[in-house]
Amino acid sequence: MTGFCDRAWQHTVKLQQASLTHPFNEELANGSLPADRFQFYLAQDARYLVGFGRALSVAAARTPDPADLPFFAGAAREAVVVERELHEGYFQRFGLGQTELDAIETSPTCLAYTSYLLATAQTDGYPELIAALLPCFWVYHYVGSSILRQQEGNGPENPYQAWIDTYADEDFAQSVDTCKEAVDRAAAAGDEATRERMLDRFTRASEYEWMFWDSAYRLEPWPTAGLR
Ligand SMILES: Cc1ncc(CN)c(N)n1
Repeated sequence: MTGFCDRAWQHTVKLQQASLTHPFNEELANGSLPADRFQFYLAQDARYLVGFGRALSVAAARTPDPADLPFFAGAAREAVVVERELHEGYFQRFGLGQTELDAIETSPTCLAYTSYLLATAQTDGYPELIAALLPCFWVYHYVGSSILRQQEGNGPENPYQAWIDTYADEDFAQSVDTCKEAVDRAAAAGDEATRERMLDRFTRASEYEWMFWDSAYRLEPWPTAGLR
């Protein structure tokens, strides 16, 4: 029988494909992505990861199955420590200090996605919350591992190789599988209305993943910036 996760991926397959073929990821894959767009992405992502880590901590606190607690608590740590280390490497490479980072305003899309996860953590049930968190793992591994496969050994020249390798990594794949198992169990334990809400949260978060890359590619400003 098809599990919830397979159904959710099928439901969003056009979106997932669009993330992979977005110019941000195509240019990241061949190394031609302009540095200012990647720097903008990193500045946004550093802020996103704090919210993501907080939402994961809520999932750890609320899971009905204590066996899942170490996964969500560990993933929160990974987001704010390990992924942060990846960012630090790039900040040094680009000579980006705190002053330069502070000068990049949090984008509308970054604020919307982060707020969405935090609102889901506070106001939704546990099944809906982990369904919203799953694309943050799965979409990144899908993009990272697809790019690595396409590279056919041409990788190390690419300035974005560390990013690609992080998300294509086997440890990251393991996190995707653990999160999918937790989501499938929560879906199986819930009723049809719960599964519909889970599908909605999974889809919305997948949309935000696409929008996050798109907003970095456009160096997304606040349309109201000139009115301040
Ligand atoms: C926007 C976003 N989504 C997911 C990931 C992977 N944790 C990330 N670093 N940034």
